Amino acid sequence: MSTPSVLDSIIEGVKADVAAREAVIDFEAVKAASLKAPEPKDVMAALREPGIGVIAEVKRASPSKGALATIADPAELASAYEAGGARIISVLTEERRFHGSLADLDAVRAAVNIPVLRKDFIVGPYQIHEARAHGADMILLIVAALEQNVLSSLLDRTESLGMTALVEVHTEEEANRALEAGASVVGVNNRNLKTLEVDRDNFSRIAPGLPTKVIRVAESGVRGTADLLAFAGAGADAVLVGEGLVTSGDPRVAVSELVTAGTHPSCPKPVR
Ligand SMILES: O=P(O)(O)OC[C@@H](O)[C@@H](O)c1c[nH]c2ccccc12
Repeated sequence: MSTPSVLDSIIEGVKADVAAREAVIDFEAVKAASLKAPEPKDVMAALREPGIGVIAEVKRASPSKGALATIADPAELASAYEAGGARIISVLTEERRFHGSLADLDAVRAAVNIPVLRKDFIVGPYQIHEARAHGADMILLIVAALEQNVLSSLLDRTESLGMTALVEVHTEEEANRALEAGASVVGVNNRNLKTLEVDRDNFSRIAPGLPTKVIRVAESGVRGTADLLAFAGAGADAVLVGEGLVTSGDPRVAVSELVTAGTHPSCPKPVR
């Protein structure tokens, strides 16, 4: 057997954590809670606004760098992102490597009016109902972590709850699988989750092959406006930014610089 990748080892921990939560709140209970939650916000409308959207991430730590920033109050950080003009707030809820939690998701949900993305390693329906029960409007589905039939059924479940899935790919083959499953929003991750290496050219290799009706999100490695403009030039509708914002010192200003660049008349427009 080959050595497990970083992704494999994260997934193993996530499965154990899900099983522990499910022993406390069972599937039927989390499902009932998801059906009682306030209606999800319109993610597609947010992503179709003019200009390059900024999805700003509440990210405490990463497997590649360890702790990134001390986030004393995730609600305050998310409010700063919203004030800076973010379209969507992404909240990492994976605990072991990213130091996130559902409590962070709750705090952010209560603090902002824009859509919230639950960013985690979703392996089954339990986490989708859980995300909705905690007020998420969008969830991440990582193609590399899911068999095709599971990917399709998780995407269908997400949409049946009125949420939108950000379907993450790293290769052309994964992009084809995302489309086959019916993804309407595809995130091209510049970071390879198996090795954690970032290659900023990955987006421009894969995004142009996607049908024009698909919303394209460039994920990872956005350091500032120059990177945003480069992804816009390669067809991005939105960028997803974590580290660059949490380490910036002034997250409101950091987001607003990206938003200003992405809405400037000289910024390349998405291809639709
Ligand atoms: O911190 P960065 O380089 O701006 O990256 C943000 C985001 O793309 C990254 O956190 C991410 C992309 N896909 C993921 C999947 C799981 C966990 C995290 C991620």
